[in-house]
Amino acid sequence: MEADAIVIGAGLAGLTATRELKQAGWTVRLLEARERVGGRLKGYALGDGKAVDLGGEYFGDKSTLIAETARSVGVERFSTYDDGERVAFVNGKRFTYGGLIPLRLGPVALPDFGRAVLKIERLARRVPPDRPWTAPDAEKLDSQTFWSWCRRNVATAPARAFLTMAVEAAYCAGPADLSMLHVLTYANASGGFRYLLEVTKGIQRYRFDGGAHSVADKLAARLPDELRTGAVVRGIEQRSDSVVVSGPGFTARARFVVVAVPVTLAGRIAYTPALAGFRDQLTQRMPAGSAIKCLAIYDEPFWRADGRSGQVTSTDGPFRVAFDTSPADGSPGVLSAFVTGRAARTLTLLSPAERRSAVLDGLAKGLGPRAAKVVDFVEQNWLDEEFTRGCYHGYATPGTLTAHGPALRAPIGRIHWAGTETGVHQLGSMGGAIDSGRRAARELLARERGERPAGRRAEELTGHVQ
Ligand SMILES: Cc1cc2nc3c(=O)[nH]c(=O)nc-3n(C[C@H](O)[C@H](O)[C@H](O)COP(=O)(O)OP(=O)(O)OC[C@H]3O[C@@H](n4cnc5c(N)ncnc54)[C@H](O)[C@@H]3O)c2cc1C
Repeated sequence: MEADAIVIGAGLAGLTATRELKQAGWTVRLLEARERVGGRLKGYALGDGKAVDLGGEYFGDKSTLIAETARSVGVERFSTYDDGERVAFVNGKRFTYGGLIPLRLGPVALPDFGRAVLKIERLARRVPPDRPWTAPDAEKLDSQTFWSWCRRNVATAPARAFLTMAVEAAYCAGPADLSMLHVLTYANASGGFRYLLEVTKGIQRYRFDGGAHSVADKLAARLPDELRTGAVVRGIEQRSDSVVVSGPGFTARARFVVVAVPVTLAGRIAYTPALAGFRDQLTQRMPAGSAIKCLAIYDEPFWRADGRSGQVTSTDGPFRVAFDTSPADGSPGVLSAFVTGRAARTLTLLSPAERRSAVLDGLAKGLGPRAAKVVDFVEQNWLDEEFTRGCYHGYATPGTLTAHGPALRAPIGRIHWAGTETGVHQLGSMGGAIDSGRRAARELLARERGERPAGRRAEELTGHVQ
């Protein structure tokens, strides 16, 4: 046998699983399709040793796993810049404000928004992130989209627009795409719905000095014998005593395999024997969100001197939200515009020049004409990435969690599943990836001790024994 385990995908999930198994004395091969590690974490070098993130970036006080992992490899954090006024465009009207929502939204819309957030918060608390299908009213919640829920529960147009904008920015999907049960699961796993939307008081409180991708780079640097990049896995064959993993130019054999790639991409690998339909159907129902992250780079963060935080939100503009993502010392000035959900689907059809002009125009409307005068503009279209195919995470469409949720983590024969979508703590985020990698490693180590894997196996759930 070549190795005890093969791990597919060197994002945070696969890197974590590999690290844990190696520490337990296992021999591991970590196969990564790209020529870099980090997956949905990717950096952009600004010069002078500084870098910013084109992928995952923020974390909060409740994000204990990513904080702990970063500490273990010596990556420091700093506070997100969040001083000064914010700008919002709601159904074409411009507001400046502090806090979560513009107070001038109106005397009826404001309490309407507040009530809706409270309602979602209460519902989310009742959804266990590890088994959302067991939540009270799970089927009812899973048969609604976020949009249909809003139509029943949010009375005013501005409150509805602001709420769906916030969800589109946080989940990268249109409100009509998302199962309400998924919205609640993700919110509860993240630390709460309001927490998910907040900056300083929420999940966007901190960033990593040198970028979040440097956590992945440093984890990988400790796995030189395990990691192989440029290894695109196309097939997984289960045999009675082993599993054979193959791709162009390589074949590897081990006792077990951990598939640590996004759910949709896991469904594109060819399995022999074919995967139980129950699991394959899950991979057809958890599409990746849609996001293009754009960096507008300036000599300095000029908006700070104007008393602005740099945050611009828009219910109908080219991006849903933009933040000040300058390095810790504020030089150079960087704004990150998140083109997400329906906006991403529209803007992906434009040429890069048209996209740049649309995004800069949106920033200039929010922060003044200086915002259009960039020294550099960089975009990362995650929809186009062959080994990601969208982000921030794979979301559940209506009916998926109640019908196929148990297949998310259930091992199939010698195949175990990781990846942020299978995490529990902060699923969908960096923390979820780490949580899933640790859990997958624990499952393998438990099998070694002769224990049954935690949770039920897919073949038991389906009666389909492989
Ligand atoms: C724009 C953006 C913003 C985000 N913002 C945040 C944020 O602020 N905070 C936060 O916590 N999270 C954020 N996220 C989400 C976070 O980045 C992800 O949840 C996390 O990085 C996922 O890690 P993973 O290991 O599960 O998957 P991935 O990072 O996707 O890793 C999977 C790996 O598998 C590889 N792979 C795929 N197919 C194959 C194959 N066939 N063979 C071999 N290898 C393969 C890929 O190349 C990749 O390296 C964001 C993501 C994006 C893209």
